[in-house]
Amino acid sequence: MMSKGLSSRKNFGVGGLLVSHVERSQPSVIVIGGGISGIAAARALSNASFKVILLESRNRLGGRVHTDHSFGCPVDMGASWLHGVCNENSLAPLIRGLGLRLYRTSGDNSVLYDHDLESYALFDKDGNQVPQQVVTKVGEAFERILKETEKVRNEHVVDMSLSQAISIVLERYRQLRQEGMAHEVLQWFICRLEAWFAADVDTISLKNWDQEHVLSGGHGLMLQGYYPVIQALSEDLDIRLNHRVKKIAQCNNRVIVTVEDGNTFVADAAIITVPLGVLKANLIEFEPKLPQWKLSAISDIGIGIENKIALCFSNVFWPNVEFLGLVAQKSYACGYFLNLHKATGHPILVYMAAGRFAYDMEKLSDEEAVNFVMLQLKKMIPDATDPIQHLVSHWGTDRDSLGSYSCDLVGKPADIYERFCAPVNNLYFAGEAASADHSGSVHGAYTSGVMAAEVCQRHLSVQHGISDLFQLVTREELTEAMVPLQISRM
Ligand SMILES: Cc1cc2nc3c(=O)[nH]c(=O)nc-3n(C[C@H](O)[C@H](O)[C@H](O)COP(=O)(O)OP(=O)(O)OC[C@H]3O[C@@H](n4cnc5c(N)ncnc54)[C@H](O)[C@@H]3O)c2cc1C
Repeated sequence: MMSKGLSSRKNFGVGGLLVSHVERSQPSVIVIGGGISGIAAARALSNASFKVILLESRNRLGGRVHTDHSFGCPVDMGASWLHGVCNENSLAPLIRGLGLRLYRTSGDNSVLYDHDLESYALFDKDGNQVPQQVVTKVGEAFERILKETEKVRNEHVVDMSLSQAISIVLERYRQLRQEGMAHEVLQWFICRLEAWFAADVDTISLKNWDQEHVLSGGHGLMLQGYYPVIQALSEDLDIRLNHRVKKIAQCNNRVIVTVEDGNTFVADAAIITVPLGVLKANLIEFEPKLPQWKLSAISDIGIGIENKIALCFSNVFWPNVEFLGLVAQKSYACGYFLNLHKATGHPILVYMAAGRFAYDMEKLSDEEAVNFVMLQLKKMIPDATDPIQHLVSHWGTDRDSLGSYSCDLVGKPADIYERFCAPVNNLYFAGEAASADHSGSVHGAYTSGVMAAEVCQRHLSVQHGISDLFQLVTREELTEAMVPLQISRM
């Protein structure tokens, strides 16, 4: 991706001081981070005629939206589902307008969130397929167990982990306990729940785990990948790739941002959209230091890990289901593959690992990880052939993400998201972790970017004495087309 909008660069200045002396009343903003939230913020402010520059550390845009094409077709190594295929989803107008197609993997109220039970073929370690009636029966028991944890929550003032609550329920209702293969299937259900949160069930907060406002319409895979959304939103913005921010200083109502090579950028305000993991690791120095209320929000929001290992084969040797799952004694040892062949026609399986397991997988080399995953696959399908190409993500150790998405840890304070996204003078915060209602999602990150831009615009307009507020015109409004979302299932 090339830097864009060269003509507006003179307004910001590189390698020293900077901003527009010519059009002093035109407010300037530096957006830090070129994921969906940063691009959404930059888009909104640019549409409102603010001077905007976006600094991105990587040599590509999109952040945790990363559509790889090395298999000759789009494969999302980060986000791949639109969670909530409905008009209420903030991304719906954009996706509709771009004509992007979706493949539904679950309807509303799936106990597995983004997958339906019947879309799975589950196997044990000896390659025996679990009968569908066992999957359904354990699925119903799992739903009941989760429902009963609500009672546990109401009985306890102090928060506890979801796994503690499940233990209490199984102690109370012995008939919900599962034995033998059914126990392994239950563990696999827990493994799927852990994937939703990218965290282990013993770290997930009982108080908060199901408090999210899940949008209606089920879950749709983005068949052309998520990147077209990033591409459309970033059109004509002034974007500087390979600009890793090291320091953010506030001085005389100005924000001075220093990047790795020593160059500085100055503007009236900055919108910070780097991942929570990057903020937790103190990879950016703030001057003055961020206040304690902000620092404690950064440290108290959890960050989980989910990784993908995508395998491209020369032929299809697996059953025509949406997911292949391996059951085991413990959720840690369970696993599952998304069958992209069913949705796209390409001979690709994507293995997904979450929580501690994903963390441990990142200690392996890519070859070791692929070998491990192939062992899993061969347990299910003994005559599986080796892949011809592979891709392995490392979201937990990648210094530009340091985690996959945020999660609710046990005992977190109630106002944590409010504090995380609250501005500090001319610094505004956005990103998936700043979304109270839809954290950990692309649409949540997008909305948080637009909202941070709105707050920033309001403050700067007052500071600059602009009485007639510029109208924020978002891309979704520009592309609003009254065509339905294109979703199918085979
Ligand atoms: C494996 C995986 C699967 C997922 N699946 C889904 C899904 O199916 N559906 C869904 O809705 N969501 C999913 N998510 C979550 C979703 O991808 C994120 O919530 C969303 O993309 C985050 O966007 P963001 O803008 O907040 O952060 P990011 O996309 O991480 O953007 C932050 C940007 O900041 C940059 N940056 C970091 N440090 C610096 C620095 N010092 N200076 C300048 N730039 C910096 C980064 O390179 C990055 O581009 C998934 C995530 C992962 C990892």
